[in-house]
Amino acid sequence: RTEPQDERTALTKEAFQRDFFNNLFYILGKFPTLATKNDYYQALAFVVRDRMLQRWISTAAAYTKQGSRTVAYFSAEFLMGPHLGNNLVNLGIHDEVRKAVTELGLDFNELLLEEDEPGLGNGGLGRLAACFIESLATLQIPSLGYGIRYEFGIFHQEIVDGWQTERTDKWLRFGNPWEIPRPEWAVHVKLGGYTEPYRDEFYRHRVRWVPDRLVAAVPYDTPILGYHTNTANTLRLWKAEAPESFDFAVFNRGDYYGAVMQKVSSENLSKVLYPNDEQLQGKELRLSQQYFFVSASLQDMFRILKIQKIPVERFHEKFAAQLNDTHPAIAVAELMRLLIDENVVPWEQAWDITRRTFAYTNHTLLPEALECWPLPLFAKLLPRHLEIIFEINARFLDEVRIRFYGDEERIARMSLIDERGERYVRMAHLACVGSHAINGVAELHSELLKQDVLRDFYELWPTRFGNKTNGVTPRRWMALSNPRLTKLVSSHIGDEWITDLSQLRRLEPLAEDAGFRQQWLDVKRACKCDFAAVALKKTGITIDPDSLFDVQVKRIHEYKRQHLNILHVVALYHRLRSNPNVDITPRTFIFGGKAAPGYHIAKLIIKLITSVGDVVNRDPAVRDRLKVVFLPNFNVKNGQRIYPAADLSEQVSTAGKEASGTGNMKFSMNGALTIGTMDGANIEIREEVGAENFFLFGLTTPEVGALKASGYNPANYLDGELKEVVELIRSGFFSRGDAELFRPLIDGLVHHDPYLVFADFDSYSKAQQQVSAAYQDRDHWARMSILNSARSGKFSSDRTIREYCDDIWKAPAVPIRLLT
Ligand SMILES: CCc1ccc([C@H](C)CC(=O)N[C@@H]2O[C@H](CO)[C@@H](O)[C@H](O)[C@H]2O)cc1
Repeated sequence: RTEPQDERTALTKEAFQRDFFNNLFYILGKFPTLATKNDYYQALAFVVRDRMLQRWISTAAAYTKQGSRTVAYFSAEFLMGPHLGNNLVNLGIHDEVRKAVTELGLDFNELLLEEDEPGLGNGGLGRLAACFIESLATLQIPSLGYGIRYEFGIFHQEIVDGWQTERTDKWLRFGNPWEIPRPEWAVHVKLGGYTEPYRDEFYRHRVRWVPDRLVAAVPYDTPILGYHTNTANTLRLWKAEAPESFDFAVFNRGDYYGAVMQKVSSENLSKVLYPNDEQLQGKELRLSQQYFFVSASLQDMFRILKIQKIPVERFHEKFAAQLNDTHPAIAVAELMRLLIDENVVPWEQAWDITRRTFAYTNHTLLPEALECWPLPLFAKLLPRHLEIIFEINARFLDEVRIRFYGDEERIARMSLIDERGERYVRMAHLACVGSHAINGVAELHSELLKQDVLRDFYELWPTRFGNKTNGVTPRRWMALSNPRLTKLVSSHIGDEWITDLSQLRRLEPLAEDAGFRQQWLDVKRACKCDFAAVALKKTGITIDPDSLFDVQVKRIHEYKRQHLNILHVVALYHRLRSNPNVDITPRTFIFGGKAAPGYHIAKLIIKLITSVGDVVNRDPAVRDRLKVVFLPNFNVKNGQRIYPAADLSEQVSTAGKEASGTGNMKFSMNGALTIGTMDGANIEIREEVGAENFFLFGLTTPEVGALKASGYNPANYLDGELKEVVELIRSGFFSRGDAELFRPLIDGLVHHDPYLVFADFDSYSKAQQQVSAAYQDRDHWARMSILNSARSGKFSSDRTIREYCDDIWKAPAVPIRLLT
């Protein structure tokens, strides 16, 4: 722990208990008899928050004083998860506070579970942003996370009769102790309207944007604590409000609704997170949301420049801005507008500043996820930006024309404007043209970007392209989620591994130690027991902690192939039914993940999983050797419970489709073995842990390409066990005889199967047999499990962030001395 604190923030048990009751009394106005569990949680949260504020203020003061170069991470999603536990670990007071609270007769774990997690993201991209800003703080890199403070985050998933149903996420209903509103730094954001050229008092050509509405953007700041450092960076999320929340004049005219209409329509901008993962929904509100937080954030950065008396011409020296996919790509045009229209910087200089400021990370190759906005919508919402984009495009295409003389097709392919149909703005192209660095999130993905989706840009600017393989924070995903494993590891190699994950390598020799292997297995079994209790509570299904926990948790998507997994489960079940005495390794198949509300096939896959579970879990012939569990509402909190409890991590996407994956890293770190394809970061995990400690199957990316090119017919694979499995499902066996229910899914596979489920089924099934055989030898399994964890050092987000800093952001660490 760092420097001593003052009385109010002392780190003693007594101080925690004193402040706990003071907060209950002075902040929540409650005394124990009347206090609810949530009151106790809030009271504890404020105890912890107070101990963070000194760091937060000291950090802000140091950055302001030193004018430190700052990383601005632009993301439409931050999937932060619950704050309390993480802040206790990073402050280094987790166990003391647990003691303090337990002594008061309260259940510490229950208080932690009381927190409504901020689910301001869909999946991988949003969670990566959360891991990144935690690593930036731990590495003491000055940074700001910029995003949207959605009033309603990702929906809560309830499974009703086996179907996903969505419930509104009212995460703010009890307030949020971890944020501080900063109305004093609110800015206005323009939308709609028209532009007009004019000459200013110096007779210079200028353009005026006359919007048809203004929205107020109010920042809410959340401290992001580093691990065992004095650094607390800021996550600044914008809330939309009406400039005038109540128009009295309109009210006086007796038009009450008119008086509040502006309020309602403005607040819509930060009302709700779009729950689509990798599916574009070209809604006007979505583009408005993107522009809203981007404009507010860039205006905020100009405000910071002003405070630090840094001229706007040096914007790029102060800030390194990362575009988390194309969702904030409008920032390229917005920075140009602010430089040219608001600060009268000449175009060329403004463009140079813009390109030196931005870098772009691509997270998906799926064509349906690449954002293209219809021109009419763009013209209506952002008329000035469209003008600027046209100018950027004209100058860019000039460069391309010269470089690739006479190649008009290339011009059409590379243009920021897709001239087909109603014409579209290609946001990925805007991001590439406006950035000095472009990266994918795993080696294969970055290669495929260069070979395929962004090939033309790579040929034009090869040096701009790079790779930054994803990582995850070991603080939340090991130290907080798996305290038993953390204790065991630290008792053998010390605890530096928590900030230097490569030190886990020192566990390798212990894999040969039978005693350590047994301790390792005991830890895993204890985590499995914990999870079994959670599964029973949430699904009513009893699972056996000695069975193999085979886990697939991630968003439901056909390319992630949850349906391949459940087809294999049906094959195992069929094998058992055909020969009840067959020797089978008892397995518990655990699924979890949300489907985008409009993604019907994904919802049908969930229904198939729950339907198969209903039959298998009740079939006496199975004798509990197979269990299928669908864990509802997979989120960060549930992730923290499932990753430590897994024996097998399912990473079975079609090769070339999963950009990286990050769940795969969390599983491996916690000693789960991976069954997976040569896709995304699976390839690098297998490289690190050793092919002998990884269950590989399936076609590689080139083989997928070749099979598709040769005219893939899934029906050719419909024989043997797969045929029986498909027939069983088709017959309505898992749907109370209703042969229609799963027809769309089965017909889609038999006639199209775009993700090659049938082509990979046999190889997958064989790999699963290897898994069952390997699990029989628990001692050898323990060795492989230890080696998976020992060799997962590369997949720390600290390593990833160091690479971004060295190669792209060039932002040095700034150690913080606490202000007393
Ligand atoms: C327009 C709708 C939309 C929404 C979100 C997205 C994200 C890019 C989807 C996403 O989360 N991608 C995941 O990003 C992770 C972090 O890099 C990767 O590990 C996953 O492989 C990738 O699917 C695309 C399109």
